[in-house]
Amino acid sequence: MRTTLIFGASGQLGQCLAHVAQERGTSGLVFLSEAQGNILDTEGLAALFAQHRPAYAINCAAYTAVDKAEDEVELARKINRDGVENLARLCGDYGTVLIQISTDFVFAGNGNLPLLETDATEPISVYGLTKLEGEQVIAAHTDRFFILRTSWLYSEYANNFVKTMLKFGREREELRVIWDQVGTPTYAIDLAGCILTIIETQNQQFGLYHYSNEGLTSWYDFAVAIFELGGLPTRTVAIRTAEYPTKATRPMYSVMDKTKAKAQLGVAIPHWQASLRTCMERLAAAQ
Ligand SMILES: NC(=O)C1=CN([C@@H]2O[C@H](COP(=O)(O)OP(=O)(O)OC[C@H]3O[C@@H](n4cnc5c(N)ncnc54)[C@H](OP(=O)(O)O)[C@@H]3O)[C@@H](O)[C@H]2O)C=CC1
Ligand SMILES: Cc1cn([C@H]2C[C@H](O)[C@@H](COP(=O)(O)OP(=O)(O)O[C@H]3O[C@@H](C)C(=O)[C@@H](O)[C@H]3O)O2)c(=O)[nH]c1=O
Repeated sequence: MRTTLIFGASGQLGQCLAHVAQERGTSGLVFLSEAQGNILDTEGLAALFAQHRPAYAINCAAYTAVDKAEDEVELARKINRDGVENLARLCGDYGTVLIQISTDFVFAGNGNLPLLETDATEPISVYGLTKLEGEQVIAAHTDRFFILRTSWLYSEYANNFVKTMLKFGREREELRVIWDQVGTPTYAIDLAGCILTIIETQNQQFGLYHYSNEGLTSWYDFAVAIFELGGLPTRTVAIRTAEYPTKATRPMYSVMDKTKAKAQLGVAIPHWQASLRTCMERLAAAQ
């Protein structure tokens, strides 16, 4: 059996892939932490590909600190663009299918209709720009790739908005949260399931896809839902983006249209409220 290499396996999505693979009994997955598979180490990567001759490489590795990226442009670009190119080159050489994860932050976010894969990109942050550059370097090396753009990832693993809200909610009586940025939260466990389905079904419909949960919300409404499900009495105050200054600018509207993913990847996508409930139940059970 040919293997699947998973880069960035210690991050949030990497841990969700391990969780879902264990649930499904998926075999042949090789989980690589940054120390075991640094996507900037071309010699190390070449050795891994020579050893495993993988059928798939899933790239969960990324520079994801959105605000910090504004000051660390070179490092963000190295990881989010050059690292992806290193993988794509080897995938081309070995006939490996590359599964790359990208973001809603490739869009400017000044529209008000769900974004299609064919819509124009216009990143407004260093993180968004370098992730887009990472998308763009792939096709020169291989046409056997899936790029999955996702948004607002959360889960019981690593750091994310849900866990931050639960922590702040326990510590503070009141929280001020932006209500004029609209998007769709995505349970990283659902995304991990989609990725494993692509592999298990040996899907050959390569290309660019949007994948988030269904529905839309604001960060404020998302926070309110988290506090309600978590049984926290925290008062949530809706504020405008201008009242919460951050180094990086974020899209005001980044809801993505998933019609293509549902038609071609064979996945049913849960609504964000249903998936949030599942995640909150698992977090509560783990306490
Ligand atoms: N989190 C989110 O809300 C969203 C994420 N995405 C995308 O989804 C993907 C997964 O994100 P997520 O799991 O949340 O991110 P995390 O930040 O949790 O995980 C990223 C992992 O990549 C590792 N990494 C960094 N540099 C390298 C390197 N040179 N070689 C190998 N590994 C490296 C990090 O290690 P270390 O911690 O040691 O630096 C970390 O474990 C990313 O592509 C991200 O851009 C898209 C939309 C939303
Ligand atoms: C903690 C906090 C955040 N916010 C706002 C700031 C921001 O607009 C929004 C989310 O903040 P965060 O810093 O948690 O999330 P952020 O890092 O902006 O999340 C993004 O990460 C990258 C990796 C992606 O690819 C995106 O899809 C998106 O998930 O919530 C508040 O309004 N009040 C608060 O107390």
